[in-house]
Amino acid sequence: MELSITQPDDWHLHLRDGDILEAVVPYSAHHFGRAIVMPNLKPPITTTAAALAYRASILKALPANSDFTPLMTLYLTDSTSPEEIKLARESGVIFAVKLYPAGATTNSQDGVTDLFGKCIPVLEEMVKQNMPLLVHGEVTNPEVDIFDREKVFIETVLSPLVQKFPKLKVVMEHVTTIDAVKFVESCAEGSVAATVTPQHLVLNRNSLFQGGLQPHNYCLPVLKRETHRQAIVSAVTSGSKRFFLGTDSAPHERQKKECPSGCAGIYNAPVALSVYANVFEEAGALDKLEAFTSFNGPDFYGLPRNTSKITLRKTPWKVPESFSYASGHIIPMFAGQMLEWLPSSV
Ligand SMILES: NC(=O)N[C@@H](CC(=O)O)C(=O)O
Ligand SMILES: [Zn+2]
Ligand SMILES: [Zn+2]
Repeated sequence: MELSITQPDDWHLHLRDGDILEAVVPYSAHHFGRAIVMPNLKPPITTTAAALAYRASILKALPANSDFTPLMTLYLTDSTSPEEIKLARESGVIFAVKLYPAGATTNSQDGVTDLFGKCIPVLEEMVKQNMPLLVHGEVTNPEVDIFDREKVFIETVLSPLVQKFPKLKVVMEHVTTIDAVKFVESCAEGSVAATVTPQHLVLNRNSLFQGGLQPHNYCLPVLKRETHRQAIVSAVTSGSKRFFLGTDSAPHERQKKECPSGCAGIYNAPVALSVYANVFEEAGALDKLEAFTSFNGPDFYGLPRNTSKITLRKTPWKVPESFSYASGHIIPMFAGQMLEWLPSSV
């Protein structure tokens, strides 16, 4: 069986920098037309000038003849100025601003400590500039159980935010709970949307511990119980325009995953399309796959849909055990396992 779909985009991607960037960018560029590139580098991409430089290094790392387009983002801090939002908009290459609650995830130390106390003028400017806010939606209060952090974030931050700024475009990134699905569905279409990762569609929290501790299945927000996974599958396969593809592909060098205090993040770029296709096939919803991978994202961002096509062929293929690069190895999601759908550009 073969499926021809409009070329997908990845609306949530970590490309890193230096030699990891060089190692991973070809895999994203092979499958995706564009990607929203996350700004959580060390140091973070907090200015338009830094985003322009980062964009140039991504373009430099692309394979010859690739027409992959990185869509850049700014990392919001307590001291981001409204002026910076204007500059970002004027640049023509920055498409969103990313909110990391300080301490919530990888390289979020410089993130926001008090959104309503420090960021109101910036949020007002974002409304004026029609600049979307992308959200890592977890509270950081250590007293809140890690499995409840997304739900509590919705109650204490996201819901008040959407009420205060009904015209702000918000993307709740990498949703993991039924609470997030219900929240996004309760908001106006076109104002609040969500990205969904491969891992949160096919894995539940058991896979963190199956046969011993599994660091390569550790990401944030952490995997949840099966009932949450099922709710997310139902949401994306329903055909709702509010949900779209965002891999959250987040490579870390092997030693940084297989160690005490290992990093959060799953490297899934090479397998993402295969996994998504399988989810839609199992739900009997292959006819809805293309809207999720290729239409809902650009429609929400107000960008044109891609015009080229890719083919997904139903044929077994084996995921590499690891990807080697100058400074180490990256272990992908489903390393060494067989997958069913093989994507190829045409
Ligand atoms: N998802 C993750 O577990 N990690 C991401 C950060 C993020 O998206 O929260 C990373 O940059 O490694
Ligand atoms: Zn995140
Ligand atoms: Zn991410």
